Amino acid sequence: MTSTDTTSRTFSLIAPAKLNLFLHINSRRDDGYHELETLFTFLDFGDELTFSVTHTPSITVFGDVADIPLQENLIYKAAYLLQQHCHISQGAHIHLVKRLPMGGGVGGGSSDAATTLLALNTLWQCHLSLSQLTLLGLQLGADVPVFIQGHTAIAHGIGEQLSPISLQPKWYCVVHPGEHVSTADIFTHPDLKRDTAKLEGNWQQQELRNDCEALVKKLCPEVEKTLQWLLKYAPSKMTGTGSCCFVEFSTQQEAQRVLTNLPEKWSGFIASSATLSPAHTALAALFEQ
Ligand SMILES: C[C@](O)(CO)[C@H](O)COP(=O)(O)OP(=O)(O)OC[C@H]1O[C@@H](n2ccc(N)nc2=O)[C@H](O)[C@@H]1O
Ligand SMILES: Nc1ncnc2c1ncn2[C@@H]1O[C@H](COP(=O)(O)OP(=O)(O)OP(=O)(O)O)[C@@H](O)[C@H]1O
Repeated sequence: MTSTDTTSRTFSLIAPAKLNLFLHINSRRDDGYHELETLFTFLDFGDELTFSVTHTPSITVFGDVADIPLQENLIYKAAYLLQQHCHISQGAHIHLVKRLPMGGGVGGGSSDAATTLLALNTLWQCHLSLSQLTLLGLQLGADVPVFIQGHTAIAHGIGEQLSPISLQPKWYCVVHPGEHVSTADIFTHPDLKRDTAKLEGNWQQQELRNDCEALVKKLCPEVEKTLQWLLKYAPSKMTGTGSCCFVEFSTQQEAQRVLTNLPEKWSGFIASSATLSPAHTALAALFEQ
């Protein structure tokens, strides 16, 4: 999955998906952002990014860039932010293979941005610490810090205060109901439940849910249908602000059975969870050679 050519300073990394195993919204802040508590885990499945350093300062992003204008692509934004911050005179060619559904709640854009910061910090020899990269990443989105820190974590604040934890690895079948959900639309909706009490004591002994789920089910009937269909196999949940839904298993076979039976109108994938982000694991392996 990962390749390198350190002599010409080119390498590929997987920008992994995340799942929110629960997502509680506690309050809305004056700046419009929400205080939340969520459990992030990484999946061993994601977009593939290939980075090459150039001797001129231009930054190009090519491949599966859909119709996102270059300067709005989170990959470009991340590269440009780092280049400016560290006064780098080199540039980069970045190739994207997009596997994660956009607006699917699996954090594809945020993961691409974080992976770009991690990769170019190395290739451009910026020598920023993970804490410094995290602060830069937060300027790009509330979900970017967890991908930079790279550890399964419970998040507080707007998603940037991270307490790392370890979980047993599981297998997931993740289903995309074919609908794109705008995160901003959900967070600004008057009907969003935003008054869940903060967790106290051991979170594993408490009732956990995704506070966005009821609203998204109401707005997107296909999400409701997907959650219902998945219930035949296991308790189903939605990730982030949707639209992807998932079920959890102990074995790959169980997850594969759901994917095999998936109605044609929906798409999906199976993946195992990883306590450490696969991007971090791969980056460490590349530079231990
Ligand atoms: C819902 C989650 O996916 C859970 O992982 C994330 O918190 C969303 O993170 P993200 O997509 O990186 O979010 P951003 O790009 O920073 O913000 C998108 C929009 O979501 C809203 N937003 C996001 C995070 C948060 N804690 N409160 C919010 O109200 C803001 O209105 C913002 O306009
Ligand atoms: N490289 C990128 N990959 C995906 N989306 C991008 C990218 N760059 C910019 N975007 C924009 O960001 C929006 C959100 O994308 P993303 O796939 O991260 O959503 P999401 O999975 O719902 O994220 P989250 O769970 O963090 O809210 C897209 O609709 C798209 O317009």
